[in-house]
Amino acid sequence: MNDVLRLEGIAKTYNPGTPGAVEVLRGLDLTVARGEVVALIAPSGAGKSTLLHIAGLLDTPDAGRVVLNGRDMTGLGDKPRTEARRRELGFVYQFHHLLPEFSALENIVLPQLANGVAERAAQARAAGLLDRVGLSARAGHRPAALSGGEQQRVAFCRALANAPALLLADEPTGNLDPATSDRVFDMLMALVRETGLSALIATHNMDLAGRMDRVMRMDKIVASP
Ligand SMILES: Nc1ncnc2c1ncn2[C@@H]1O[C@H](COP(=O)(O)OP(=O)(O)OP(=O)(O)O)[C@@H](O)[C@H]1O
Repeated sequence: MNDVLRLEGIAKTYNPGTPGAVEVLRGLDLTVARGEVVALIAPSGAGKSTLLHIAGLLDTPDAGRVVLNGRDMTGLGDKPRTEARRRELGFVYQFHHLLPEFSALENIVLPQLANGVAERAAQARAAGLLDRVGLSARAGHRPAALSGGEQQRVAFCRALANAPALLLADEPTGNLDPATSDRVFDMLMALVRETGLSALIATHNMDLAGRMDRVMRMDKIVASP
């Protein structure tokens, strides 16, 4: 079992059977091998977010299988899916989504406490991750007191807090200016490589995509006549 994620024959239509039906995914196959970083490149509206939601167990496909770490997640109930999401997946979005009333450190501690990690251990891991991205001096700052690049670095640490098997990222540096995006992306890649994490990273930036192991291109479905 060398694939962390396997999507097989995924189909998704929004509002099926209505005049507003939108067929987004049809027969989509995708794998991410252990330790592999895959770039997902798609034109706007091709269904990249839909795909990441399905891979992230936040949405279910109409057809096909989602296999995470060798376990078929298709058809499982909310509870095991939520559990798998918390333990096996890390998420990073274009916007940091950090909790504004908590410090950088606390934002990385809280998801660990939710997974039953003891507070001291959670704090030590959070501090180690912040150190790794050069933010030890900012550990006590709230998100509003951090720059955009710093916020995103904290968001990476949070995504890695519970040592997931797979990182799912949607334009993780899309909100940053090109120079900052470049630097912050390098940090993310270094973290991913160091931890042997697998990742599926959607981006419009071909330069960033070129630094990943493989590029997966998605095209817009052309509706059948
Ligand atoms: N809940 C929904 N109901 C109906 N249509 C939807 C829904 N969510 C997305 N869509 C449609 O599905 C298509 C794919 O959406 P999705 O957000 O997955 O695209 P995307 O590739 O992530 O786009 P972008 O790069 O612009 O964010 C779009 O045409 C969108 O309008």
